[in-house]
Amino acid sequence: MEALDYHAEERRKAEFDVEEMKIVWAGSRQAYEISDRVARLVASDPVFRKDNRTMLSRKDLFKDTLRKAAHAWKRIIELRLSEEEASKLRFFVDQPVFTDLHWGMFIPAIKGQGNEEQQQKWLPMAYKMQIIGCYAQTELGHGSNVQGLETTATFDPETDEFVIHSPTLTSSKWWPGGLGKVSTHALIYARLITDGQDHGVHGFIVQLRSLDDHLPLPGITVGDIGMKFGSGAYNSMDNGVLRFDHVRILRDQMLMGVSQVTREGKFMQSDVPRQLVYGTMVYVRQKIVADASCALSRAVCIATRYSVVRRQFGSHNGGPETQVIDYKTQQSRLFPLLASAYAFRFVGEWLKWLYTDVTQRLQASDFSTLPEVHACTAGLKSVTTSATADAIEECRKLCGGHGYLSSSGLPELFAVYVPACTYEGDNVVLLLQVARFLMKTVSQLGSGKKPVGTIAYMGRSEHLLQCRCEVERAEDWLKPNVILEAFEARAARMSVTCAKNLNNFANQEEGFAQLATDLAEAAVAHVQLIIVSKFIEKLQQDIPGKGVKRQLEILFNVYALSLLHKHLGDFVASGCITPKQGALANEQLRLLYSQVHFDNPSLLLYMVLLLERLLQSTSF
Ligand SMILES: CCCCCCCC/C=C\C/C=C/C(=O)SCCNC(=O)CCNC(=O)[C@H](O)C(C)(C)COP(=O)(O)OP(=O)(O)OC[C@H]1O[C@@H](n2cnc3c(N)ncnc32)[C@H](O)[C@@H]1OP(=O)(O)O
Ligand SMILES: Cc1cc2nc3c(=O)[nH]c(=O)nc-3n(C[C@H](O)[C@H](O)[C@H](O)COP(=O)(O)OP(=O)(O)OC[C@H]3O[C@@H](n4cnc5c(N)ncnc54)[C@H](O)[C@@H]3O)c2cc1C
Repeated sequence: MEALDYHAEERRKAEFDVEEMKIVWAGSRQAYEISDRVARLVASDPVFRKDNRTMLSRKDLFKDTLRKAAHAWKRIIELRLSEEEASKLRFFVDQPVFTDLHWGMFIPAIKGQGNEEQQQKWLPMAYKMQIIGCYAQTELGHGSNVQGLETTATFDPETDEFVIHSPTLTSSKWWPGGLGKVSTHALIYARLITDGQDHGVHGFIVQLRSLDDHLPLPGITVGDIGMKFGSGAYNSMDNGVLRFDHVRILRDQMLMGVSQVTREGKFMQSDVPRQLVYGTMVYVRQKIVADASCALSRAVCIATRYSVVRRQFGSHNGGPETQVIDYKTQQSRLFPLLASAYAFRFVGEWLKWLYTDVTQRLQASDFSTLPEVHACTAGLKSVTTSATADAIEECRKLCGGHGYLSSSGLPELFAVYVPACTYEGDNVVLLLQVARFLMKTVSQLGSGKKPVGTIAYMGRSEHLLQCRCEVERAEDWLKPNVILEAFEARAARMSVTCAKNLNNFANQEEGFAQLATDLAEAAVAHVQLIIVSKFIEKLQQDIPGKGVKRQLEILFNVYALSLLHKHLGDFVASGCITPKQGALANEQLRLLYSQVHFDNPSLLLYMVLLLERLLQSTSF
């Protein structure tokens, strides 16, 4: 049988409403229709071809990227695409490019941290791409430690200007995407100094290159930082280096939404939290979580299609060999990844809602949910990108030797995706931010302040610290309440244990340093609980379409029980479940895999196949 016949055969077996499942994945019928239309538009346009890009030299790849970016912009204008359609189009073009930073960080930073006047001045030019901006925060010496940045912005009251300067080699801006070759402007982060006093890190808009001849302006040294990991991949992006030699900018080029400097040089802090200077990172982390399910679904789609077509061993009397998807080991490696794609999809939808909610609250000067939103975006960014990066590599192995070929799509996907574990906050650094939030929550438990939202479960910690799981048979693990309580008990116990252990140190800082590994693990437990609970909430919604809900329930159980199996040590050590119950969870997991593949043939497989339009350049 030909590969296509195998796929058709698997599709034929589907027992659920495929059209409705597409809508569940997309989030709404409208989102699906937009996605489908824009995907076809990109796939049918020869300028957007991507099958040759791993073979291009850096220079040719970069030219190809510029050509695509210009063509994308032309199509967006010609077709009068909405913001949502335009962003989908860039997504399907699928090549890291300076516009990601222009639209994804430069503009959001001005919107989030600029005052009304500044927004009116800069945004129209940015929207028309008359200026192109990047986000220049990281320096050679400091990326994670934003407070450690060294670039200075010193106010000169005589001229009403800031003097931007790079005082040391390590203060050179290093990494910003779009900076190396393209950007005309940068949103830079620098230490604000007025009257000899350092007010910490703030954002400033600085013009870098002439709008006439694109040459760097006086005092600016700028360039590309060179080749990055993998062929093709992220090398389409001009990540750059930037140094300032006493560059003067007008006072109103400091973003003044959070703090202001007056004409007299007086520093004024608005009554908004200073952390709003970090707001763009929160916005992008939320976007990165939404993106994780896309990257993961691509990898899973490739590995699943391959596993259906590939046959090894098991021929009887000259008959066909066994499809590798029929091997239990293949299923136990692949299906949890498929389930994770759906889990990340749903938690991403919820995080988008949370982010919209906090934005509305901030506009009404309600800052109460900011710490939770920071913890959720940081934690989910960390957990989903780490899991996705690992999953792409696992999918490569699931495709045997063929997975190592560029034409499988997996090496390039891996090389493009893995820096997501580092940019927008190193994943470990972000987990430690979550841990900080959790320790604060535990320390306030006795104070009468009721934990709400994603930490509401901590309010039931008295129960969670002593509850015992009641599972007696494997099928008991199919009850969402049982799973939820096991995840809550594990998360609560790990956090409370860390909090207790912190008391053994002379001070909190020393304790945090010594217990960092345990704290990061407690943060992972908390974040996995969020993902599990949001999947359950999704299943409580009305989900139309024959068999769709049932399939999602199977995926939920696969997701939760595979995590339980992987982290069994944590679950058992925290005392809520016994090793025997852990073994029953594993037994149930095996049954789920079998159920997926035999009683209910290839249902999960079909769910992957319907995502295939995402794979425009891969060819199993
Ligand atoms: C269509 C859009 C799609 C766009 C996608 C584009 C993707 C393109 C690809 C790549 C682009 C990449 C860009 C970048 O990488 S930009 C650079 C990103 N850099 C980082 O992420 C740096 C990470 N470091 C930090 O965020 C911070 O330094 C820190 C949080 C680790 C520590 O900050 P510090 O000020 O030292 O804080 P403390 O730990 O002392 O905490 C103080 C206090 O503030 C709270 N807090 C920290 N961060 C935030 C925040 N973002 N929001 C709200 N609150 C925050 C923290 O919890 C503490 O609170 P407290 O305990 O109550 O005091
Ligand atoms: C592809 C790519 C694109 C990027 N784009 C941009 C951009 O557009 N604009 C921009 O400003 N920046 C950008 N960056 C920079 C990025 O944000 C930083 O690299 C990132 O924040 C990590 O900082 P770092 O490089 O200083 O890592 P480091 O902090 O040096 O990390 C090194 C190691 O130290 C560990 N570590 C650090 N601090 C701690 C701690 N407190 N506790 C425990 N462990 C710790 C980390 O876990 C890691 O293992 C980009 C980076 C990449 C790779």
